[in-house]
Amino acid sequence: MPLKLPFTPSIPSFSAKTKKSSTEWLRRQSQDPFVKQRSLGADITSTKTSSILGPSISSPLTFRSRSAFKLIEIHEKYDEFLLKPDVRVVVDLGAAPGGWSQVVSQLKSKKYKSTSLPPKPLDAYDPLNIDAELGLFSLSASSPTPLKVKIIAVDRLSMDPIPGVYTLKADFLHPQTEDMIRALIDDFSHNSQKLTLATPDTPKVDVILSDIAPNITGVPTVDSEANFQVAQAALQFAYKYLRTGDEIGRVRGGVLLLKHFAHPQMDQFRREVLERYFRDVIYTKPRASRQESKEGYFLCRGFWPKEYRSTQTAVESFIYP
Ligand SMILES: C[S@@+](CC[C@H](N)C(=O)[O-])C[C@H]1O[C@@H](n2cnc3c(N)ncnc32)[C@H](O)[C@@H]1O
Repeated sequence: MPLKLPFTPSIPSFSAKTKKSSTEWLRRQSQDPFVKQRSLGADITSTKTSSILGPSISSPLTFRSRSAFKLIEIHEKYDEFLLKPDVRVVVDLGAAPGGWSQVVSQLKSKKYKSTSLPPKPLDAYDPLNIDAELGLFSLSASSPTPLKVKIIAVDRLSMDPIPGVYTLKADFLHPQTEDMIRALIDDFSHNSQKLTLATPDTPKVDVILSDIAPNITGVPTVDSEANFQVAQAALQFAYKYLRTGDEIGRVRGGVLLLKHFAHPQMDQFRREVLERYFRDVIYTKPRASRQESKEGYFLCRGFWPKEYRSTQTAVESFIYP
């Protein structure tokens, strides 16, 4: 059943460009502890985020983006949700340059012994041959690094390879992108694990991360609508592909981490849509997110659509720590 949103999505315009002071940007970057930290050289599992985020910021890490620290902070603050053993398929939307995918890849590769499938060659994952036909999409898999998780990273921009991550260069809002992502999920989702499934036809995802930020036009109403439209599209995607707990014989439903910006209907969106489909919805703004930015994140845990909930009373008793 398609998800009905109580909003009419508007079409964003991407024509105008923002005028930003590059001098101011450079000054801010040079003083930013997270920017300094991301290129100092080690890996995520050598330290706890608390030390990264503490005043001394002494632990070295290597990430492509400052954004990586936002995900690390949210992950650690909320029960290390990425490390749950039933997290096996992760879709990272708006993934470039790849910081979030790096975080997931590093977390999973260190904590789990390799028994899983390495990425397959590229041609095995292009059943629609869209890349060749349209020139709008491209797909790549990095050198095989055995992970017990499949990570699919989607962005309009190209990304350098990340070990164990499939990168799909495509506009998430393009109608054909969903099929491309679906083809990738299909191969490794819980369906192939022969678990009991309520909806065996749709391949399922355990965690959807959306850090998508549409291009800024500088016109506040246009930007706000574009952001809101992307948040709704990510939720629509989650509604279709995120698994419930019951679908894989577990208590916890899937997780959606959704970036959003201020919008007049955001509260309503949270109340009437997100809180309807998830066991709990938390607003969070990590310290690595600049104070002046209007961005925030909804961590939506325990995917459990309302119509499904009424028949699954056992799950009612489950409370996240
Ligand atoms: C804040 S960046 C993501 C940073 C990323 N999480 C990281 O850690 O490296 C936002 C990304 O959203 C992407 N984006 C914006 N609109 C998009 C769309 N319609 N489809 C795919 N990607 C989009 C941008 O290209 C940009 O790379």
